[in-house]
Amino acid sequence: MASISGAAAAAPSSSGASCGLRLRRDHLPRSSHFRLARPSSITDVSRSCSSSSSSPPRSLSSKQSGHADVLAHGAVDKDPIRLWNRYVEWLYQHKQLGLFVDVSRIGFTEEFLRRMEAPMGRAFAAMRELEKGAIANPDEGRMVGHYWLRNPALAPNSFLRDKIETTLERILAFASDVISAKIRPPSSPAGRFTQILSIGIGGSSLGPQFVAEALAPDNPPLMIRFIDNTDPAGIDHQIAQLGPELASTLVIVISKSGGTPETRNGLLEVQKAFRDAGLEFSKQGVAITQENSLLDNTARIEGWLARFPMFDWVGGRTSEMSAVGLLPAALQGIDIKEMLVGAAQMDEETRNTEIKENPAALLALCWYWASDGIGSKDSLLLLSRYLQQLVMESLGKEFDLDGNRVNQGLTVYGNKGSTDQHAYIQQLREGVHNFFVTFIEVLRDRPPGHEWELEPSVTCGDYLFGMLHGTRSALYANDRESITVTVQEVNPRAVGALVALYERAVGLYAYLININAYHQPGVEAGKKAAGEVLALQKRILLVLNEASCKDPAEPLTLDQIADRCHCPEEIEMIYKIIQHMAANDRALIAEGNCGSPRSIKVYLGECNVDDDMNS
Ligand SMILES: O=P(O)(O)OC[C@H]1O[C@H](O)[C@H](O)[C@@H](O)[C@@H]1O
Repeated sequence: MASISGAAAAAPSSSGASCGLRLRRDHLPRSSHFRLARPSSITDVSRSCSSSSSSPPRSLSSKQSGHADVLAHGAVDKDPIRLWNRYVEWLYQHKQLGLFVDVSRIGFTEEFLRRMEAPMGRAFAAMRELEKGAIANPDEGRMVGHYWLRNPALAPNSFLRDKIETTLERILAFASDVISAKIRPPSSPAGRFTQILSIGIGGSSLGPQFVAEALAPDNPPLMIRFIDNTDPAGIDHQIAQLGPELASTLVIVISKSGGTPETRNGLLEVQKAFRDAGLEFSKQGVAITQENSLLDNTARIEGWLARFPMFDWVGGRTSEMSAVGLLPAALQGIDIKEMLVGAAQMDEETRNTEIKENPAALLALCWYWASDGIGSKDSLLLLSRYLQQLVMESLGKEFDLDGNRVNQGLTVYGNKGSTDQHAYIQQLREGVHNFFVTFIEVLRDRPPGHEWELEPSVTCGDYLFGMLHGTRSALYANDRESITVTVQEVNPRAVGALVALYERAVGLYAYLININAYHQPGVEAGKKAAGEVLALQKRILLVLNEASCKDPAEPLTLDQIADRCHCPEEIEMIYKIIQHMAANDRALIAEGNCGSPRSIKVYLGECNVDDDMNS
């Protein structure tokens, strides 16, 4: 069992895992916590599933099943028989996918469902328009087309349909040629590509990381590693671990915009490593980016091995079924067609306007109920971080579609297996009640024939199951609500379905709370602020260099630096920049120390007369 704190569901790895999601009940955006486990045996679950699948057709208003009467919002009915009736009444099953959703431990009422029928109807209608090609991302004037990636016939015109289909064909062909060594690096001792180094951040990395952890075989044709940040130590570590295998490494640079600083930095650092190793980067580089982006043009001009397109109507956080997710997965020997099939089957199901037959609608309604529609509540190890971006970057918005300030959001965190049991279940069960949980449950413990009993008739998978359901019961006994999403096993089709389930749930929930789920203005603000820090640093270096070139060199106080940079109001940021530069021997503290900011005097130690310093 894994629990994911801080993000949605853990990536149920092939070895099984567990994770659970929690949403918080305070005024801040809620945290959500994922837990995931496997039951003791398939027999137990299949028995209960077969009985529920024969249940009579359900209706939203059915009372005859005597489902649990929910007490005041927050307290829940604990009568076991009424809970069992509620479980059976509301259990969702997708037979072909072997996927279940249990919402019985969320205390929504008949009155709530009646109240939500109209808003849900409007959400379904808006989602239909979205899939037909409406400008569903009004802030950026864009269509939202990730569903077309797994069913190109849905795309609004033949040009897009053809683009999607030919890109998939190119991905499959390229991956096959790399794995068969028809495409190979120029100077690899192995005579073929054995490694993938993926450089990207956010949606250009989280999906590939989640899928690699969940689905990659133990010995994949190419082993993947990631540079998903601009931290020097992390970049150095990946390059050092590759060592001589750099010559056998396919570098995939992923950036929809083609200009994200962290990704650009990773590329420049890796290209330096290639130069230092006497290797030609272009023979081993692949770009996945929007056509004619800076990255695309760089790859084209430098003659990289291959370029694959990203589309402006696919957001980073919904790009797992585009080349972003499919190319790295295919190169690891993962059946990407099965991923697409799973997603397409889930998409078909989540178009159903009958709430009880639509798992995404069930999730969206539960989120709305649990968070009062205002985000008022908060594995598969890496599924948590993948869903953290999908949920929080989609729903964490300051304004709604009518321009009202709403500060919406669902804070997501999670982990894998029973990790959270030993981390923060204590607070979740007895502390501040500001969340609900989603458990992602994997039924199959190990491949057939690989079971091993720790003790007579008990496996570690049984412990995993016990941890999840024990936690689910213990939390519920203390009025903590939960959802359980169950898959038979972690395979490409199930992973594709999970991705599609949450993409749709986020989309439907966004309509219920009237926000645009497909833009990310807040991230742009952060990127702009980062640019301003770097610009200030350049001004500081100019000022210090000028003072260092005097004879004798003139160490400067922070006030003098701020004054000469003409920004006295930035004195604190100037101090932080000096502190970082001094820690990296790029500025010298002539007097005083950083613990007493007013005491320090700074200089560069040498005069750099290079004109660049004055650029
Ligand atoms: O793919 P890129 O254009 O490099 O963007 C990478 C990431 O950048 C920002 O953080 C966006 O908010 C994310 O949605 C995106 O996935």
